[in-house]
Amino acid sequence: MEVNNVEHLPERIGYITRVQSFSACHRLHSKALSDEENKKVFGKCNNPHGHGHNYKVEVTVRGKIDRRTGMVMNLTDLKQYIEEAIMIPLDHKNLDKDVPYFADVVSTTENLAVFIWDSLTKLLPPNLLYEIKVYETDKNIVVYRGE
Ligand SMILES: Nc1nc2c(c(=O)[nH]1)N=C([C@H](O)[C@H](O)COP(=O)(O)OP(=O)(O)OP(=O)(O)O)CN2
Ligand SMILES: [Zn+2]
Repeated sequence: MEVNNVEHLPERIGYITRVQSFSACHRLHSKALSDEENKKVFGKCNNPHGHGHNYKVEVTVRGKIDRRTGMVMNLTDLKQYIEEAIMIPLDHKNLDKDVPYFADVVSTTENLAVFIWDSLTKLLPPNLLYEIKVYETDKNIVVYRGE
């Protein structure tokens, strides 16, 4: 069968996003602060027994739209990377106790976004990951771009 030449088509850059939700509990507590300071800084979120969230994460990759496949990357592959980097380590977990990364790192949404960024960059082809957006609640949203 004849294969079309598509090299004459202009090069385009695209952004694709996949959304994933997961549930986890945590407590905001810094080992770099005294108990009194922790209470003052984190308030109700420092409650020793923790609290839970239904997190939503938007993973965006940026890259050339392949002229032959029409894709920046296959979303089915991205889904698999998200399963490995987000769902397996974080879903239905106590972030502070079940995820070694948060043993000494405060489980804020900022640090959660950094953790997800670092985990995904280990799996994705180089220079594709563009942005991680984490919704801790409908009102509390963090964006991280690897800076
Ligand atoms: N910079 C950050 N500040 C706070 C974070 C964070 O991750 N980064 N996290 C929290 C708490 O985890 C807390 O769970 C937030 O909950 P809450 O204030 O109840 O959430 P809402 O603002 O959406 O709730 P409403 O009471 O309905 O406004 C705190 N700070
Ligand atoms: Zn919280």
